[in-house]
Amino acid sequence: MARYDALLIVSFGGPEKPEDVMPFLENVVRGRGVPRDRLLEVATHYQDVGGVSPINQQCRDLIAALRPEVDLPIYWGNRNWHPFLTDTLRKMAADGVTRAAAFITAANSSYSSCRQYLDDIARAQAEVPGSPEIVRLRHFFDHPGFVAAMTDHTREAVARLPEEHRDGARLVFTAHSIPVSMAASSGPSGGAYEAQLRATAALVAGDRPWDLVWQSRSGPPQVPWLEPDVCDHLRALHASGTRAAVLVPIGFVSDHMEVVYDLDTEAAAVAAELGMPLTRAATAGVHPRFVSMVRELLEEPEPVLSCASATCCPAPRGRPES
Ligand SMILES: CC1=C(CCC(=O)O)c2cc3nc(cc4[nH]c(cc5[nH]c(cc1n2)c(C)c5CCC(=O)O)c(CCC(=O)O)c4C)C(CCC(=O)O)=C3C
Ligand SMILES: [Fe+2]
Repeated sequence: MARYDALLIVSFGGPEKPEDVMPFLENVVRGRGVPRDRLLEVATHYQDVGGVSPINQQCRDLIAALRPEVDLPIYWGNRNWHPFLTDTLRKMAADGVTRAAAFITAANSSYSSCRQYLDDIARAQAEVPGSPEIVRLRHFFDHPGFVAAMTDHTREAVARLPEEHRDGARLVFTAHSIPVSMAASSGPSGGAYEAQLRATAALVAGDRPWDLVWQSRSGPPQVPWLEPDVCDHLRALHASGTRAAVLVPIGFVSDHMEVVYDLDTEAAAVAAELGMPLTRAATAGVHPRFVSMVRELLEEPEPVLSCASATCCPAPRGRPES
């Protein structure tokens, strides 16, 4: 097992009261020229749920579940909202932590889901004197713990369908859409984002028929992003005779805004309009096998990272480094 003084949970971050929402969104898109009316539109989704994203509480729940499993001090730093990575690294330095393992709450290789985390960790280390060395634990998209958690949650979601629809229901795996160029340049030899998601889906689906589709696309409409969108896909399934579906959000590890809004509100409304029974599998969250997976990653010898190389998952062309 590698030597670590601490475990650092690194996550996206989210607002926790209405007045946090716009400053949070400005942090997320900093410097990328996202039109203000786009931010105001996304802000309404947060305001509709009282300005509180579930994501921070889900990090607290994961940390609480990890405490009995991990015999290291556990710290938590976010990229886009409190507790920010810089504040957490300051506390770690003050506590004398010299080497910490980082568990990033994103499973896959891409600029948005990997490189931006590593860049933000490096930026925080540069800003905080005496920062600890941070070793990122490996990607867990095919780890038996993640697969077991999502397999259980998928089975539970199938069981929530009306009995006559369970056998014929299609498994529809979803992940965050990203620009086609970002997907093409993901991982050490390109295409890793989609390939990893397909690997997870195949492991979870077993011998049931399944599709991988995309959600939550944003950005300028003229920029091609991964398709089809989950809502379009539900319409296509219905038109081709599929009578029921189960959504399995393998691109996230907690039921945050992009899950509860894009799937439980938008996709659910399309299914209702089609008269198509639809259930959604829970994300890994604090499933015991997902929690013990973090401990197992810590116990592995030094992580063999494909993404340690500075060239992996580069920012898409023409986009300022965040
Ligand atoms: C791959 C990926 C993940 C999964 C990996 C991971 O978990 O990191 C993810 C997660 C998340 N994305 C989140 C929120 C947002 N993502 C945005 C924008 C974007 N996401 C992108 C990609 C991803 N995003 C991209 C390519 C953009 C376009 C702008 C840009 O090029 O950077 C915007 C800006 C508004 C908009 O344009 O939609 C918001 C508010 C939240 C928090 C949810 C909550 O608050 O509960 C989470 C967990
Ligand atoms: Fe996002």
